[in-house]
Amino acid sequence: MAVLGPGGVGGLVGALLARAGHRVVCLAGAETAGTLRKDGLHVTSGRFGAFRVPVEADTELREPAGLLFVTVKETALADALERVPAAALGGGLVLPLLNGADHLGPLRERYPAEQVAAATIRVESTRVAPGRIEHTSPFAGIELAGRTVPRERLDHTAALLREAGFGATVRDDETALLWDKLVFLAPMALLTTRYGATVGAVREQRRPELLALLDEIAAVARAAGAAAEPGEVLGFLEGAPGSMKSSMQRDAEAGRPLELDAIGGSVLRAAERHGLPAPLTAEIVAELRARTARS
Ligand SMILES: NC(=O)C1=CN([C@@H]2O[C@H](COP(=O)(O)OP(=O)(O)OC[C@H]3O[C@@H](n4cnc5c(N)ncnc54)[C@H](OP(=O)(O)O)[C@@H]3O)[C@@H](O)[C@H]2O)C=CC1
Ligand SMILES: CC(C)(CO)C(=O)C(=O)O
Repeated sequence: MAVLGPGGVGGLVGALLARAGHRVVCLAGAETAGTLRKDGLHVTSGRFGAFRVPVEADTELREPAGLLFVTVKETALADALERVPAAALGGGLVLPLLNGADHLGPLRERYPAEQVAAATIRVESTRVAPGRIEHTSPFAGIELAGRTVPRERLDHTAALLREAGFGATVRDDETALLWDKLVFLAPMALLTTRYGATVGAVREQRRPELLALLDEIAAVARAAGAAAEPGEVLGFLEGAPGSMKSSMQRDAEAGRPLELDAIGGSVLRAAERHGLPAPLTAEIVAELRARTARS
């Protein structure tokens, strides 16, 4: 199997699958690929322990892979996909673990639609240096669905992920799956980034704004097809470790591009499609956009 983008998410997925005995090829830029070939992937995790595992690495997919995890940031997706020509993929299943709701279209234009599933991952995992991954959440759960993909293929993939240590379930509705993640991720990412604060600090110090944003985004998610019951979403946010940071917040701290279009933009486009107001989302997205343009 192949992992396009062996960072926080991809590095953890690749390392656990390699540890479970699978042949894993990580696809990355020349420098990172060189480091991985030499040193393998190093993981520290409260749930999975600290371990190092050898992996293969290359700058391009050169032979068919049964399974391709797409784990780059959305801001790097178009460039990164150049490393996986459709002809090289063969009959492999593409499993994008990106946040956001709008990346399946471009993937299904590039690869056969019956080979592109929808998936989300709930995890906090950070690439602290090339090939060095810190997994800091007590949870590591993957959900899969796929309007266009045969169910048995998804069931087989989920079983393989469970064997490697992830929680993994297959769902029927891919739109609900993507929005069930976005409905808690978007408020968490936007507010932790706006205030440079952990999830716990946002929960305690920005509670009215958190609740207002959650209501706004939950209404959009319901219109898009998710259950998005605000009490349930709040329950997940309340249960997240207080020290947790969002990946968008970590990108802001490091001066990297933000996935604003994938996360906030997905909400705003859906709000417009369904004729719903989303003024607070729009305000925060505009503020963060202006902030990144200045820096
Ligand atoms: N981190 C998290 O806890 C979570 C993240 N997500 C989502 O998962 C996705 C991935 O995020 P995350 O793992 O944090 O991202 P990272 O920035 O940690 O990792 C991205 C990886 O992609 C590589 N990369 C960048 N550009 C290219 C390219 N052109 N070709 C090949 N590889 C490239 C990077 O290489 P290099 O190592 O050389 O920089 C890096 O290894 C995002 O959509 C994010 O929102 C979802 C849930 C949780
Ligand atoms: C909030 C979190 C860590 C949950 O999976 C996430 O998806 C992200 O920060 O991108």
